[in-house]
Amino acid sequence: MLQYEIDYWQAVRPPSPKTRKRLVDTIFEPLSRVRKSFASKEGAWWATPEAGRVWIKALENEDFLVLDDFLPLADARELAKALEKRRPKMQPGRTDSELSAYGTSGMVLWLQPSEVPELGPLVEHTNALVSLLMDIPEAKIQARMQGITALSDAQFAVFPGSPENDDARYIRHVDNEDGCNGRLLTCTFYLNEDWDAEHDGGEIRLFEEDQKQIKVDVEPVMNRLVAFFSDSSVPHEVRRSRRDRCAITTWYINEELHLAYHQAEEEGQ
Ligand SMILES: O=C(O)CCC(=O)C(=O)O
Ligand SMILES: [Fe+2]
Repeated sequence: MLQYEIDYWQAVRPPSPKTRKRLVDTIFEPLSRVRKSFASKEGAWWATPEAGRVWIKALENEDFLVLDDFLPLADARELAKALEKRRPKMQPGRTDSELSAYGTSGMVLWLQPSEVPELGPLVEHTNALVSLLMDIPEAKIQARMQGITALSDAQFAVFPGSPENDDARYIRHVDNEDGCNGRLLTCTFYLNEDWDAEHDGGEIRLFEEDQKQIKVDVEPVMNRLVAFFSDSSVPHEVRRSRRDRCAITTWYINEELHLAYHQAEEEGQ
């Protein structure tokens, strides 16, 4: 672990001001404008054509998107409450790539949406988002979404943290490192009320493909969805947090590849 730490601090470069400006100008500010202008209307602001024009470009050009106020707030709060009740059932995170073999210290619980009715709105909304994506003509996105046939179970993860102990984190990794596990699009939804970005930490840090250049840090605030391609274009990590950090992640997958991968894993290959 120490070697990882040394390599990390030697190699990792802070986000460039140019990239930061590009992301603010082309994604964060336009989306915030559309979201605020929609404020008191019914339905999902991000499903409007004005919003779609921005986040589709974000995914196409930057490989990720961030959508705030993703669900009706009451649904997000119900989900947070339902998950809180399941915390006693959580297990230490199972790791799934070489890099992360010693790198996650979160608690995890896998859930089938059919077992947790409060997951319904999240699944419906991410399905709606992915349907919109699959319908758009951008060839670059189509090619990368093409293999999606199913949605994975939902991974509820808590990284336990306190002002005295911020050890919990998930070191830099790629969700589908060698393209074999069938994961195509990662959707992580955050459930943390009153997150204090400066004090609480816990950002998801997205890197450029080289795994060294930081692209952006995104705070895990309540009712925010972060989606990105699961392949090597988006290495990422969960930074140390000084408060319990709750998130639910689902992956849009190619089911055939996903099943074959897990079968091979069970057979110890
Ligand atoms: O919780 C997050 O922000 C991301 C979690 C993650 O990277 C993973 O579970 O693979
Ligand atoms: Fe990940």
